[in-house]
Amino acid sequence: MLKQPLARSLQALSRPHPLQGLTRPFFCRSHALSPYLTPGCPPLLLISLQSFQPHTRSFTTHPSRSSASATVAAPKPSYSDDPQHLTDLLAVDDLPIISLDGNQVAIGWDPQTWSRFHNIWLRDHCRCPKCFHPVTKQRLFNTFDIPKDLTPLHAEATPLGLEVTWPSKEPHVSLYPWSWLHHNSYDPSLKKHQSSSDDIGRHRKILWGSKIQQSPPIIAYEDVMAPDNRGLYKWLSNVYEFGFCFVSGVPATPEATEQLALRIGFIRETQYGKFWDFTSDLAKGDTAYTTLALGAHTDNTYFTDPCGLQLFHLLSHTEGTGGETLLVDGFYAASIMKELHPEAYDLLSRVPVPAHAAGEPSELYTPYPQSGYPVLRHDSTTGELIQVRWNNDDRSVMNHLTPELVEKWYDAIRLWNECLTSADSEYWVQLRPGTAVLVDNHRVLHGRSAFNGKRRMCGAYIGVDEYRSKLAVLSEQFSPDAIVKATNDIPDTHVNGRNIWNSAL
Ligand SMILES: C[N+](C)(C)CCCC[C@H](N)C(=O)O
Ligand SMILES: O=C(O)CCC(=O)C(=O)O
Repeated sequence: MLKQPLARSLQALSRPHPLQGLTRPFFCRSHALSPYLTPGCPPLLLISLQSFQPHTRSFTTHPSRSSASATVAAPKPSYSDDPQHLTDLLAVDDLPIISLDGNQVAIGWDPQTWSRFHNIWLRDHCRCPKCFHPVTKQRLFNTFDIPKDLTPLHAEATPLGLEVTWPSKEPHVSLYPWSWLHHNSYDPSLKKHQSSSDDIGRHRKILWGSKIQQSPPIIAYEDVMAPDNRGLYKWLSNVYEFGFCFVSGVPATPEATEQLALRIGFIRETQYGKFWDFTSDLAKGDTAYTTLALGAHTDNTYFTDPCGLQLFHLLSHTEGTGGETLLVDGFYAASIMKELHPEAYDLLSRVPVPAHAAGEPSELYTPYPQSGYPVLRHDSTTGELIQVRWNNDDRSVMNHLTPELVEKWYDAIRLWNECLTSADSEYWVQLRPGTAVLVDNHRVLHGRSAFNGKRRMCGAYIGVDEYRSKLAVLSEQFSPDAIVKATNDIPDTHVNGRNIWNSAL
């Protein structure tokens, strides 16, 4: 027979303990609960057990009138009144402990780790088919119907996740998978590495200098073109990690090169056309269409949103020399700047740089706002460097520097240029017909040496979002995120080829 559990009323903490109102049967011997309840824990809510099955915990909670003690009239639970029972409880079915805590639900992942989720946040993120369109993955529920004082009717820790019943004309049941809650925990954040908020590649970025020439990332054309997409995934994963990747064995034709670009997504058309096939004839009003050397730069600094990728394929170079390709890892150069010249790094991260493309009478491109964007752009949530934007040839008048910043800024870009042009940073490679190179235009700067003779280069731009979308879709297929793996067995989770709990949504 169940011994009367001793419930002690405890003074409320200034900040209620996350496990206040612990909603699970427990036999309140302080040492049994000590891992969870620190002295001064708030009065425990009276819990009337509706049904207690070892593998689920289903409760409806009513605020107790008496906080002195809470008698739990319970059907016989299967746990003995053993001080070890909480650990056993977690161990037996490894379910988190949940606690209704005013306007939040607290989840105890283990005695040291817990999260709190606001009721309004949970309700807003319900992904049942009534609240979240299973095919389009769009919110159907009207966020603004959520009362500010919303509290659950019912909370339950089940093997599938946290199940909450919300009060409404028809009580509404929401399920939140444990892995999804853990991944999206914001109080506190439980993300292991804050360095990258960008999960699409699920890879780390590998910074490199000139020594990359010993083993540059490369993949065979037939692998990239293979319909199973494994090679395409490898190609884009390499670009994510290194900022560039060669493709060998490409037929030296614009048609084959265009098909290669289209494996990633639709081509981004610009004033230079869709798929470009160019030479030094000034067919377009840009020095790329000359024989001049081009210093390390990223393209499209005159666009509000520079293209994400550039594909280059040298189709021919006859009766002349030169025209070597230069690649520089802008993230590597920036890491050196940050280490050696932090003030300059800060200026490059703050001072916007205007730019223009004005070589065609019919076009005059400048970014919006026209003051432009800093050379170095960071993720506002993680502080991580996410974009390098630099083309000193396309830079417009610096007419918004304060007088005291002018010389500092020129000192900063001088140091930046020294980093970019150092022997340690520059990777010179002579492209050949048959080997194309795909470059992350938000990270790797490219350029070329001067040349003479007849030189024909073709390629295309791909938008940054098309690149990231394709890599995200391939990552779903070849390296699904932990949440997708953990939630695959939940009914109605996979709809229209996508898991509704995908961490990108
Ligand atoms: C690539 N393609 C030859 C088409 C155009 C090159 C444009 C280069 C321009 N100065 C920029 O930096 O964006
Ligand atoms: O001609 C080349 O090798 C590269 C030209 C260039 O830098 C560009 O098109 O942005």
